[in-house]
Amino acid sequence: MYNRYIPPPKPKPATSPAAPTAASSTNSTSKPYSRYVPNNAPPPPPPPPVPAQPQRIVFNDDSLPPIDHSKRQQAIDEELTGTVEKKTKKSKSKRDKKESTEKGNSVELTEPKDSKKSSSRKRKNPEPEPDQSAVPEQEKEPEDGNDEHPVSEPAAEVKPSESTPKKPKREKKKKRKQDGDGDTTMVDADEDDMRRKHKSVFEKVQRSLQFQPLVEETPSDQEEAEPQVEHGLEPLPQPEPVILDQSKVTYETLPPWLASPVRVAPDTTKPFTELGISPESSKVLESKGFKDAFAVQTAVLPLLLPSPDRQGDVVVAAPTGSGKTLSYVLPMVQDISKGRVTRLRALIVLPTRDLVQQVQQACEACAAAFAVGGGKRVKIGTAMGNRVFKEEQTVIMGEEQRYDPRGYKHCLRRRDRVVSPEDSDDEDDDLNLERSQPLPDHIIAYTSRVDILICTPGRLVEHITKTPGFTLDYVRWLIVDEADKLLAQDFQQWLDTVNEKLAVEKPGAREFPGSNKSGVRKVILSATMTRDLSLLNGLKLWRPTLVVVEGTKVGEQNLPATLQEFAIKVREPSLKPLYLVDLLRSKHMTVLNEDAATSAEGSETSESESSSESDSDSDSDSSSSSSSDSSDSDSSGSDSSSTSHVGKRQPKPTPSSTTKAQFPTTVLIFTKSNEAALRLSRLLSLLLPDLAPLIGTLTSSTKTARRLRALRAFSQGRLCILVASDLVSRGIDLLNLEHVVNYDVPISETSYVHRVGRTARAGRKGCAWTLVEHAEARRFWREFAGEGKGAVTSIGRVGKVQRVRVTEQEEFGEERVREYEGALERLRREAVGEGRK
Ligand SMILES: Nc1ncnc2c1ncn2[C@@H]1O[C@H](COP(=O)(O)OP(=O)(O)OP(=O)(O)O)[C@@H](O)[C@H]1O
Repeated sequence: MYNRYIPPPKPKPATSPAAPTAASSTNSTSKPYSRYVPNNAPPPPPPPPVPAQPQRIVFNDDSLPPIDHSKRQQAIDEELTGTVEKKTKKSKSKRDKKESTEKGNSVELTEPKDSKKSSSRKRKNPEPEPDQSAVPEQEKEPEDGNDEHPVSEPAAEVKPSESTPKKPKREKKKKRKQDGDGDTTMVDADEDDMRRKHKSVFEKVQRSLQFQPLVEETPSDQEEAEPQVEHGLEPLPQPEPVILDQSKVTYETLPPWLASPVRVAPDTTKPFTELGISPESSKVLESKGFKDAFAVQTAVLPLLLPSPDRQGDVVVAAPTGSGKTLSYVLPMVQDISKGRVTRLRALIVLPTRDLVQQVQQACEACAAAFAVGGGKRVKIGTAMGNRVFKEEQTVIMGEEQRYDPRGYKHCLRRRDRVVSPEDSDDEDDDLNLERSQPLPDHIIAYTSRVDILICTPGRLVEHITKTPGFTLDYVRWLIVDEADKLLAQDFQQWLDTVNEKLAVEKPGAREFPGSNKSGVRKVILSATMTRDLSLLNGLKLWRPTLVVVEGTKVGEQNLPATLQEFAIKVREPSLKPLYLVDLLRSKHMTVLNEDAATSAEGSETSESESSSESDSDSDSDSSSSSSSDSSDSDSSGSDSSSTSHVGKRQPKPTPSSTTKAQFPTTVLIFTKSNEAALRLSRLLSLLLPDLAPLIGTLTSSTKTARRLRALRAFSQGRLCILVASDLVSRGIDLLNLEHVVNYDVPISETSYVHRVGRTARAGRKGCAWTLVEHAEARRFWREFAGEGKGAVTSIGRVGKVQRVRVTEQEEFGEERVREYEGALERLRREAVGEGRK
């Protein structure tokens, strides 16, 4: 509707250097809307003078230009004498505005930016504008602004108002007053009136602003007058900074029980009789190979054997194979053997089924030892998911008909409320009547069939939640073996569940005649015990005592003193199996413990002691899964005893003379995975055909029966070489195992400690060999061996890791490489099903 007005070209002002810049910034071609400024119009009016403000903050900015006082004075003079000029400019501004409105919205009404520029131009070029005197007097209309307002409004925002003759005068006077020109003659009666009228306002303004009249000051004056100019820059008060505790765990920062452990020298031994075990029981123990107590047992037994007071809990950190199992089994079984009624008195929680079976044998041995002399034969059960759940329930819990007419009626009433069998809640003890029906006027009473339950954590939780009558009300002992593993992984929140049940106090339920006062004793053990307090706190220990074998520092995982470690450099990783072959063929594979062959008892006796529960699946499983229930379909009989030698000083495997001639010692080879173990085992059989009948495999994917057969054959000396995944790296006790080979470097220090700890057990000699590729060398030497620049290891050892060479030459001959490639090819064909007959 409206055509844009394009002003004629503006003449370039000769006097102002700033003008071209301003003009360019308001160029109509670059800016669609701009204020119309007629050709002959005077430049925009200067902004009204800014009233004096109390200067509270002085920015110490040297880059600011100094104040031009002479110009300022000139401006003040103009104010005093040239009111006309000012009014003319304001009128002009008003006219502009009006004209803009008439032209429509195409003209910008306010341009504060331009106004500022104009004002700055005005300051720089203070000559009077040529046409200001031509503005008629009646147009010198004062603004109806807030005169008392200390800040002047931009010219474009000033509203036009009716002309009033008195206001300009008042405003003038006021401004003069504010400018502080010191001319008192200008203050007349009107001003007094006005001041009186607005006295309170003035006072308020003065009070709040600490009004100081602006006076001409030299910069030095100003500095003197306002010395505390930095008031406004003071920082706001802040809360105290939170200092995070970044200190490392040391003896000083640990709680006293962790910082001051009970220490025992590794070579300490004592007869069991001196530790409070009866002579009869000691005799039985001796007959089973436990003549004297080992170091850790000498320290732990006194802490756990009965005393009139309720003793605190015990945490044990001792190397692999040091006899930790017996240190808790002995006092626990002795304590429970004093009871008469079978109730669930102890829980032993372990991470794998293999360990459950192994500890079961230690318990059986001790149960036999304490059954002599009139003690109760302690009953031991296992729960590890190796059977169907219902079967496991019947092994653990028994039921009996008890005459109880009232209870019977109550039970019937509750059962009637159940509409359909589907509504029956397995977890409700009273309603779970599927197993047996009560006789009339009788109820089914559930009783524990075991005093000690050895279990994996997942299966334990299942029994707590699903087995009718299963209760921890009478439990006096909680044992957590391989604790670091069990605490690090939250198997079905087992610890919370168990803690909750153990917290239930049934009056008298945990009392025992002549024994510790009521309460639950907790014993926590590992060769790689965590010092992580957040994990340990979850155990809710009561007055704990830490027992360590001397030499152990905080955070250290000590290796047995009788262990020797070696590293073999693998120059050619693609030929790594050949290095292993050379090691097995080398002179290093010798018998380390000559005395073993003369040991008295054979493994047959031990087998006869194993319970019927042990003939089962031994898949490692800390959690419980229903799938495991059916996984033992091919289980072929009891042989768990063959995997373990707890309770026996087992003889060295007695291989036939041909076997001994072929391979004199025993080796356990660790690989990184089940797959790798199976492949390597087969490859070794191909590369060492004469040793093939002596090689076995142990992986979690191996069928249970095969695995058990392999362990039995190993313990009997029919197998000498076992290739395994990390499955058996924890706790498993293969007595007479002399060499451990890390074919693959373990993933952690803890893993290394547990792997190599399968040998050098119970004070026997053992060797650990690690094949180290170039790419792994740095990590191995720094983290595991603790050598080299920046070495950091938590592994404590007596000696050092030694470098050895097993290959005769730098490189394998062509013939051997060809042989190896042939074996690989055969392996490949077997893998795709072409091969093996
Ligand atoms: N007092 C003893 N006399 C003779 N042999 C013992 C004695 N105590 C334990 N042993 C034997 O020492 C071996 C290692 O014991 P145990 O399995 O308890 O070690 P551990 O400390 O639990 O090892 P790991 O940390 O690897 O589980 C077992 O064969 C066990 O029978």
